[in-house]
Amino acid sequence: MASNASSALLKWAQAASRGFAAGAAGGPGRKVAVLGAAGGIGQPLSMLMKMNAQVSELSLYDIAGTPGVAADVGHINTKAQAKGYDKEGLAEALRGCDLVIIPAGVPRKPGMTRDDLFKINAGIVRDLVEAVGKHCPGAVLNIISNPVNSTVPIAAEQLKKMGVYDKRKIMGVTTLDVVRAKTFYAEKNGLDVASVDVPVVGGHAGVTILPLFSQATPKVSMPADVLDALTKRTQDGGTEVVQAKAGKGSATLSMAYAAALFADSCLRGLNGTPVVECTYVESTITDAPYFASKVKLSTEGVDKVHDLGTLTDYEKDGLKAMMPELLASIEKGVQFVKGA
Ligand SMILES: NC(=O)C1=CN([C@@H]2O[C@H](COP(=O)(O)OP(=O)(O)OC[C@H]3O[C@@H](n4cnc5c(N)ncnc54)[C@H](O)[C@@H]3O)[C@@H](O)[C@H]2O)C=CC1
Ligand SMILES: O=C([O-])CC(=O)C(=O)O
Repeated sequence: MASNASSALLKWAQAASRGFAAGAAGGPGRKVAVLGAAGGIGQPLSMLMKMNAQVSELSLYDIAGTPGVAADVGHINTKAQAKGYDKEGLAEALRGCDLVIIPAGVPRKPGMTRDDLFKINAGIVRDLVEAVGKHCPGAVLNIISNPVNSTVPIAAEQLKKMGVYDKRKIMGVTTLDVVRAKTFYAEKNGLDVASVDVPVVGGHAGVTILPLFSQATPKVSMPADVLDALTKRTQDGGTEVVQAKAGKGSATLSMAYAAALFADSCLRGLNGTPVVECTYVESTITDAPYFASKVKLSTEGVDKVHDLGTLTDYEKDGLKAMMPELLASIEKGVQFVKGA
C-alpha cells in the first residue's frame, strides 16, 4: 500500500505532461461527476479529471456554462468522454457515477469567514447530495464546498434521511491544507518538496486546521516561533489567497490541483490499490463526530480512520482549542437538515 499518494501522484502529473501514454494508473474506467464544473475550481478540476487515466466518463454539471466547458475539455486527447449537463440533466449526469466531486457554491470575499458561506452553500450542497442519494447512492462523495466543517455533516444527514447513508463514502476534501503545509514546511527548511509529507488534522477553517509538524517527514526540529508561524500560515492559507485576490474569489488553481490529487487517490482505492490520505470523515478518534485525519481509502471508500499518533503539547493545545468551533459547525450542519 502506498503510505502517501504524493509520489505516485507526481508520477501521474509527469505522465500527464507527456500526454498520458504511460505511467498513469489503469483499472476499470470510472464515471466521475463534477458538480459546479463551470466555476473557478470546477473548470481546472474538470481539465485535470479529463487527464486522469482512471476516468472513462466525465459528467460536467453546473447551473450555467457547462456546454462551453464540456466542448473545451472534450477536445483534450485522453480517453475520458466528457459531457456537459445543465439543470435538467442532473439525473443523467449522476446515473452510474463512481465518484461525485462537489465544488458548487459561492466563495469568500475579503473579511468573510467560511461560515459566512453557510447561508447559501448549505442549501446547494443539501440539494445536490439529495440528487446523489436518488441517482447514484453508492458513489463516493468528495465535498469541496465551504464551510466543509458543516457541509459534510449536511451531506451525511441528507443521505441518512433518505436511508442511503454509508459513512465510508463521504469525504470532505482537506487536501489543500496538506498541500499548503508541505509547501511551507519544505520552503522554510530548504527541503525538496517532493520528498515532504505533513499530516493535517481537524477540520477546514482557521484554528480547526491543525498541521502535525512533529509527524512531518523528513523530520526537522524547528524553534517554537518558527513552528508557530508555519502552523498559523497553514491555518490562514485560504485567507492569504482571498486577500491577494482582493474580491475576485478564493483559491481555485491550487484547490483544483488538490482536489484532483484526492480524487485520484479515491479512484486508486476503488480500483484496489489502497492509499492513505488526510480527509474529513465521520470519526470516533476525538470528541468530534466528523474529523480530518489520515484515512485508508480502499475499494468501498473509507476503510480505516487512523488515530492521531503521538502529539506534542503544542499540538494537544491546538486540538483542544479547535473543538468548540468544530463541534458548533458540525451541529449547525446536522440541524440544518434534521431541523428542517
Ligand atoms: N475545501 C477546500 O479546501 C476549498 C473549498 N473552496 C470552496 O469551493 C466552492 C467553490 O469555489 P469557486 O469554484 O471558487 O466558486 P465559483 O463561484 O467560481 O464557482 C462555483 C460554481 O458553482 C456553481 N453553482 C452554484 N450553485 C450551483 C448548484 N446548485 N448546482 C451546481 N452548480 C452550482 C456556479 O454556477 C459556479 O459555476 C466555494 O464554496 C469555496 O469556498 C474553495 C477553495 C478551497
Ligand atoms: O479560504 C477559502 O475561503 C477557500 C478555502 O477553503 C481555502 O482556500 O482553503
